[in-house]
Amino acid sequence: MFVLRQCLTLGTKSSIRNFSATTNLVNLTINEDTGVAIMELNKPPVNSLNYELLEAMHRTLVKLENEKCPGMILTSSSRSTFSAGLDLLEMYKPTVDKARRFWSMLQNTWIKLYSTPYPTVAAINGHSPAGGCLLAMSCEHRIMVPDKMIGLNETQLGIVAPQWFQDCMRNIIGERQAEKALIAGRMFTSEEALKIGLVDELATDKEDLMQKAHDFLDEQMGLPPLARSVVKVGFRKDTLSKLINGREADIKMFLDNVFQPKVQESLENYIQMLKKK
Ligand SMILES: CCCCCCCC/C=C\CC(=O)SCCNC(=O)CCNC(=O)[C@H](O)C(C)(C)COP(=O)(O)OP(=O)(O)OC[C@H]1O[C@@H](n2cnc3c(N)ncnc32)[C@H](O)[C@@H]1OP(=O)(O)O
Repeated sequence: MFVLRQCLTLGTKSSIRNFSATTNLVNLTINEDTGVAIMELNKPPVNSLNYELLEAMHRTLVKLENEKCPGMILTSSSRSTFSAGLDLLEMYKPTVDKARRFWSMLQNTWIKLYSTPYPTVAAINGHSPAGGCLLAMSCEHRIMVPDKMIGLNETQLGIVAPQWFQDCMRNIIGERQAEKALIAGRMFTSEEALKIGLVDELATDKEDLMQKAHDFLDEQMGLPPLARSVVKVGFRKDTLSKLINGREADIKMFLDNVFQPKVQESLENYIQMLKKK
């Protein structure tokens, strides 16, 4: 049985304790007995990753690390979507300062999530395109409900998935599959994603999803934590160092690209298309 020890409101400003689920960008539930954390993204309707949501995630990850969290499940409060990826409105006609601040927070959040010493599992209860797929790929284990879509679809939008997004995919599904998927900007059904190893397990429904996520963590939490985390970070260090040592260059790459008229045109058309849907 899960006991709600704390439910934090991690919104745009300071962290306020609040038990209302309606205004939280991230709902954090910690099991009193096991210490397992459930981090539920809660930015309706589709958890698009804007600055505020990324900042709330980052703060939650720092808190979990400081409190020596033994394991974390990343999931979503949306019925249709795990995360719709980066918030297109953050990239459409931003100021340079806003774009820089946004990208830098994305980097911060990813570095924290990808390098946690504790085990992480993505309970993917909905669609997971682009930045949503990155979040899932940054966890150690992925479990997905059926009949949803996941992948790095950037090419289809006329933008390029940054190198670290690409590296994450390559690390999971291998060079050949990643090259094909990234060139095409391919989205996979849950079933296809299982076949190529982009997800590790399928679940029948949300309950089964959460049960399987807990089973994974139980297994991991039975291992000696220090050895476990050293091996994990060892496997991830090249991908991490590439971004950590090249953060400024990565921001410059983003700024150079996002302000290209062709990129802005693609974003505008895509936003319009989504609104008309
Ligand atoms: C060389 C480097 C160049 C650097 C360039 C930048 C690199 C960028 C890297 C990563 C890119 C991204 O992550 S871009 C985001 C990509 N995301 C998508 O393509 C997903 C788009 N959304 C969907 O396909 C669907 O919304 C969904 C399948 C996720 C859910 O479908 P559903 O039917 O449930 O919901 P709606 O489509 O009706 O959407 C509801 C509502 O949300 C708005 N929406 C959806 N996605 C986004 C988003 N990513 N950002 C902002 N807003 C989004 C959608 O417009 C609807 O709005 P309204 O209710 O106002 O109509």
